[in-house]
Parts: sequence; C-alpha cells; structure tokens
Amino acid sequence: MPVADAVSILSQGYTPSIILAVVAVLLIIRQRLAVQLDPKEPPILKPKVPYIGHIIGLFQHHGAYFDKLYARKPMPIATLPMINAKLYIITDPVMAQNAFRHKNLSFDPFTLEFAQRMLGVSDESMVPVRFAGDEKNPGFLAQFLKEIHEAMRGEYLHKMNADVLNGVAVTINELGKTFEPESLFYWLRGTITVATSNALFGSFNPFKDDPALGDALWDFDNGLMGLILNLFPAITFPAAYKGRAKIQEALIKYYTAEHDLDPSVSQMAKVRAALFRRKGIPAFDIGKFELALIHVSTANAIPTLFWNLCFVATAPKTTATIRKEIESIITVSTLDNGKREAVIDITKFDTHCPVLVSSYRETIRLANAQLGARRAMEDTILSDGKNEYLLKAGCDIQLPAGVPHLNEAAWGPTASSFDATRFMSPEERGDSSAKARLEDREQKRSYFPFGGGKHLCPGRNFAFAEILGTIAVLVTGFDVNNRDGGMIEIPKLGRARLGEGVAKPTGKGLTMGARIERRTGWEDVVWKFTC
Ligand code: HEM
Repeated sequence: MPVADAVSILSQGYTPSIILAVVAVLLIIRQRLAVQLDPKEPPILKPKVPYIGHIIGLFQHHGAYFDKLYARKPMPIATLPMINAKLYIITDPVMAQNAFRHKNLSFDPFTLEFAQRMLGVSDESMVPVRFAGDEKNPGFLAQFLKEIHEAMRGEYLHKMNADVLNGVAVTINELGKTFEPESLFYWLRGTITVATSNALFGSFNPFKDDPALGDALWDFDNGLMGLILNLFPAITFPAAYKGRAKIQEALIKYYTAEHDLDPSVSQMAKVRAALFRRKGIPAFDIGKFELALIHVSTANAIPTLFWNLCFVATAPKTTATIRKEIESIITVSTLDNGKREAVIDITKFDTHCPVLVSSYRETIRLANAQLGARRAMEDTILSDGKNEYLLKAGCDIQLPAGVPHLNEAAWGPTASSFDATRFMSPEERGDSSAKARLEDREQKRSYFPFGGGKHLCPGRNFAFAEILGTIAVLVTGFDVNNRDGGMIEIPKLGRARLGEGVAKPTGKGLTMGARIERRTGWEDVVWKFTC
C-alpha cells in the first residue's frame, strides 16, 4: 500500500488539528526529556537507546558498563543523559583525584540516603545524623569521619591487625595434614568473617559461635541493591531482608548490653557507638547502624583475598619467590610441647616481601572496580590542569576506578593480565631510570581502589595486614591445589555489581573446592603473627 494511502487511512476520522496537537505534545515531551547542557559542562555521551539506554546499560552490565562506554568512546569526562537527569563520569586519573579532594563534591548525601534504606534505621535516629553542623558544632558525619580515621591508626590499628591475624591462626592451626574445603571461597569467607568480627567486636562478638550469622551477612550483601531500592524489600529481596533482620537482632542485643565498652573491643567499634550514644541514638538503632561496620569491613577484603590467593597459587614461580620472602621474616622456635612455632613479623612485609606486596596491589588493580560516588553541592569547576569543566549543583558524579585500572596507556599492552611484579618500585626492579620512574608515577595516579580525599578508605591498612598475613601463612605453610591435587583454575573474574567494590566469584568459581595440604618441613608448625 502506498504511504500516502496508509497515512490517509490512519488519519481518517481525525482532524488535522488533533494530529498537530499530538505532534506538539510529543515535541514538548521530547524537549522536557532532553538534557539541558551548558557549553562548559562535560561533553555528552549519548546512549544507544535514547533517554533510557544508560539506565538499562547500568542495570544490565553493572560496573562493566563503564568499561563498555570507554571502549566505545574514550572520554576523560562525560555527561550521561538519563531520562531528563544527567550523571557525570570521570575516568581521567588527574581529574578523578581532583574530584575526590574537591570540597564541593560530597559523599554525604549518599551516606544519608543509603544508610536509612539499607539499614532500616528509624526517622528519629536519622535526625542527629543529618545534622550538617553550625558555627559552634561540627556536623555529625564530619565528626564521625574524623573519629573513625583516628581509630584506625597507630596502636589501635596494631591491636586490630594482631587480633584478626591471630584469629586466622586459630583456624589454620586446627587444620590437619590435609584439609579439603568444598568451596575455597566459602571457607575463606567464613574464616575471615569470624576473624574480622572478633577483631572489631571483641570477646562478645555475636558472629563468633554462630556461622548462620555469617551466612546472613552475605545474604544481606547479595541483595543490597534491592534493599536500597526499598520497594517492598520483604517480598522482593526476602533473603537479604531476613539476613539484615537476623544480624541486627544480634547487634541490638550486643549494644543493649553495652558490650562495646569491653577492653577487647576495637577502637573503631568503640568510638562509633560512643558517638551514637552521645547524640542520643538508642541501642536499638545503634545495632541497626552497626551492620554497616561489619559489612564494610568484610565485603571487599574477602573477595580480594580470594583472588590474590588464586593468582599466587596458580603461578609456581611467584609462589616460590613469595615463600622465600616470607621465610626471611619468620622466626621459628621450639615450644615446651615439642611443637615448633613459626612467627611471621608482618611489620616487615613492606621491606622484605616486594613480590607479595606487589601481587596484592596487582590483584586489587584487576579485581577492584569501585564506582566512587560524589554529588556536586554547588556549581563547581573541575580541572585536569589543561581543561576546565562545569559540574552543575545537584548532579551526581561517578568515578569508576575499573577504567583507569585497565587502561593500556598507563599499564601497557598487558594491562588486562596479572603480573605479580608490576607494582614493584623501579628501585626494586633494578631500573631507576627517569623513564621507569615516570611510568611508575603515571601508574600510581591511575590507581584509586580505595577512593580518595577525606573519604579515603580508613580500613585500607587493616585490609593490607589481614590479607597479606593470611596469604603468607597459606602459601608458606601449605600447598593450595584443587581437590585432585592439581593446580586450581582461576575462576572468571568479572566486574563488580552496582553497590560492590570488588567482584566476587560466580557460578563454578563459588563452588570451586580445594586441597590445602601442609608442606613438607612445616607439618608440625603452629603459626603466630607479630604486628
Ligand atoms: C580490599 C579491601 C577494601 C577496599 C577495596 C575498600 C574500598 C573502599 C572504598 C572505595 C571506599 C569509599 C571511598 C571513597 O568514596 O572515597 C571505602 C570506604 C570505607 N571503608 Fe573500605 N575498603 C576495603 C576494606 C575495608 C576494611 C577492612 C574496613 C574496616 C575495617 C573498611 C572501612 C571503610 C569505611 C568505614 C569506609 C567509609 C569511609 C567514609 O565514608 O569516609 N574498608 N572503602
């Protein structure tokens, strides 16, 4: 049928004025939906499907969507239109660091919005938390940040490191000659969840004797985005919802009994609870808030440990080098019961174990794709030293670390593969030429797995000690193989989901078993750490 005939059939019964009205409405909708862009704002990166393409892309591909966008069109900074809103993304390392440090670009709105949805805290308890400060008093979040950063330094950090690693040692020392976990990931997850929660919550740690509570934490983690969306979460994300309730019930009992005042408790847990109390928040809501403490302390560290162990256990040369490095910081003595005690001095990791440390940083480079979030609180000019961009007040900014972490311009043609020695310093590699030092500087700039500015992860030094200490003992004291005794296969390392910083293994990777066997010469050894 000719087009003209089709149009006339379609318009039968309609007057031209109705058709004109429909067209006008469509144009108005289009104009309303079109993102208004100041010429000084970052250039627009259009989605393939108009208006909603970026939203679909993010929900479909999670963190990997930013890799896809960058592969399609590498842009240092861009505006993503989303229906009639816009999101800025920054992948240029210099601009990202400037964004992390900029006083107008804040993380606080996300803390406030997400805390309540994620943790289900009461409106009354959010009132003091929302206090932004005045001439006389600092805001709640500013005070909170200052106190938790101070609580993760010096003697407080040493205590936490010693507590977590001696907790790991308890589990390791109980292993027989051969131990075969059905899932390497779940075994590490259970062991580190208990050791970390002991280090945080001390002698009355509710996770200590209740493995179901550890499982509940990971159910919560698995459905975190669903809880944040908050659309009938009891029905839409029942496992996460129940997991949250179970842990919060245990933590409410803990804070009601004021177990956080016990001397065995970490300074980190103590100062947080003390501040909540000073602001009049009841134990009921402190228990709810502090689910965030155990979650943030385990969610990224445990998958990082898993990937680090997989990378090292599948590289015999790296394993051999790391064993030599660790052996140089172990002191062995004979105990009264005739057993030998091997003490690992973790304060020597940096000076004596360059490959171990480098393998950790390299694991993080590949596995960490955190999507640092900030909101522009005022119209703000951001610069990379050459170009300036306007970020409009109220717009959100995303700083996806995964893009610079895999950028060949910084890391060379092997950017997407694991190189255990990549993070050794030019001096450690025996090449301190100007070129090597320049490359090293460029790489350091392109690496921001722990965020930046005043929100730079306060747990990064604890994670360093916990992960490297666990790797050190497993690699030196044991052979880690698959259940048949052959080399394990590294599971597929994907990109983190929205709400995660580090990807967890999926599918077969989750259920990959292992054989952990005491090494010849180390069979009768009891492990310990000095921190
Ligand atoms: C490999 C492990 C870890 C990674 C990759 C990691 C990463 C991060 C990132 C990306 C942020 C947000 C920073 C920003 O937006 O600028 C963060 C914040 C935070 N992390 Fe970690 N983290 C790890 C381990 C830990 C541990 C073990 C703890 C506690 C013992 C911890 C406690 C925190 C806290 C309390 C915050 C919030 C800080 C704030 O709001 O300013 N993290 N972490």
